[in-house]
Amino acid sequence: MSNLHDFLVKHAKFPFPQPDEDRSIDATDISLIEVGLLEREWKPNHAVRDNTLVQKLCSTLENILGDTFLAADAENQLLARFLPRIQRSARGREDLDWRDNPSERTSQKLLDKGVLEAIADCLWEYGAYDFLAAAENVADRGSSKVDYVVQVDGEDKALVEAKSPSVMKKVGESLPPRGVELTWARGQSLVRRILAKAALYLGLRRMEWLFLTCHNYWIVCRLVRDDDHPFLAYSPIISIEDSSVPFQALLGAILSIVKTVSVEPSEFSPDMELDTIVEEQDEGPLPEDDIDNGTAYSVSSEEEMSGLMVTSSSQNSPESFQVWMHLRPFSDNMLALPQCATNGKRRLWLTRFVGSGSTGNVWQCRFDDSVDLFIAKVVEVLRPADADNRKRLHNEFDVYLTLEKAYQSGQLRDHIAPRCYGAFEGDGVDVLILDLCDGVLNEWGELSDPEK
Ligand SMILES: Nc1ncnc2c1ncn2[C@@H]1O[C@H](COP(=O)(O)OP(=O)(O)OP(=O)(O)O)[C@@H](O)[C@H]1O
Repeated sequence: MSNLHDFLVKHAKFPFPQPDEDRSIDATDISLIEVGLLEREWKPNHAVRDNTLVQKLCSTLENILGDTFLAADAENQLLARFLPRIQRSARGREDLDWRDNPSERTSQKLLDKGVLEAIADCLWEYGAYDFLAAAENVADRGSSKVDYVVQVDGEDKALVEAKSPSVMKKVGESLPPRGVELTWARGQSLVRRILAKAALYLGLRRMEWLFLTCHNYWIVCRLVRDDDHPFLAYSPIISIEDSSVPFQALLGAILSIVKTVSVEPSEFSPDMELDTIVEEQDEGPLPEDDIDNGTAYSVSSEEEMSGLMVTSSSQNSPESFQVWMHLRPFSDNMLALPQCATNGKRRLWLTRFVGSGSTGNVWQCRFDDSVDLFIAKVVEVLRPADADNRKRLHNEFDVYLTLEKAYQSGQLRDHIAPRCYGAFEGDGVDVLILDLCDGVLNEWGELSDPEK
């Protein structure tokens, strides 16, 4: 018999596969549509370094585990999850997966078979808790996927986001020593983008803890909810090499939520001194050019006449808090918006997330001062692969244009597709506006083959 906490401090260690830190660095941008969904108390304005964040989690774990004892057979089972036994099969063959870690994909594999399996066993030994690391989780109404939502007895407790060793190294090196103001814009430097995304993942799911990791290195993020000054706290980067601290921190965060034990607070004061990060050179127009998050903006009157603004923010949130994106019509857009669009300020409210297709995200929407519902198909270009989605949306629009010509010339009399009311583009975003085919598309699967 041994004390579970002492056992973990001594044994919860994993191999340190050789990380390839020189690969190209690539991180998906933040979705401004999703930023619009954040509620005030979950939308931090600052990210602040907390040098003792990891120790706070380790102390919480120690308090929670207390004098829990581990029976000898459980101890033997758990030992197989950690160094040195995890590196070899029962018959002594070396597991080559632990040799090197070149990429994000490998990081995920190592997390799956290493830390996450061990957390599952520890939670079972400690309190017969069921643990699941649900992969590729999409938040309610959102579209970005966090790599893992860790669940205990079916409830979400913390997030884990896998990164490549090269991204972790770069972010670890450039973590601001004190803190920064968080900016909700696209095209930011890697460290700003990663911190904003961590806050976005947590805020959308209304959760406190997110662990960024490539298995070798870890950064802990904590979203501190507050009506006036919500903020994100981040730890310095820590290594798993010959250290059980990352494992203790993750288990501490999970158990703090399971057992509702508060972790010593992270501090932030609105007048504290912050760091400035020099942004990397960005090509093209500044992303802010098309975004309005309450600050003054100017659009030419011609743009105002033909353009559109779009948001996923709630109409109940204060105007200054709403996140609007300015859109202009595609150059070949000859389709007219519905009559109701011209009643108000040419603003489109995305009111309900319908689903994701192979092209983009589909939202139910309505125009200012109107109750009529429409569909907006939205493509945001957040990573290189999204350029293909944008192309698909353009092709889809070409089909609607061809159909419109056929209707107008009398070649086609019946509408054979939802009516399209135009295509618009902004900085990194394209939007198609369509009729809402309520019921019909949703019941597509129930139609017989001839009906389809
Ligand atoms: N005009 C519409 N009215 C109502 N729901 C729609 C409309 N267009 C799309 N949807 C819904 O939005 C979701 C995604 O649709 P979308 O057409 O983008 O993708 P898809 O059906 O997977 O096809 P594709 O491969 O063409 O992208 C589906 O659930 C679909 O029923």
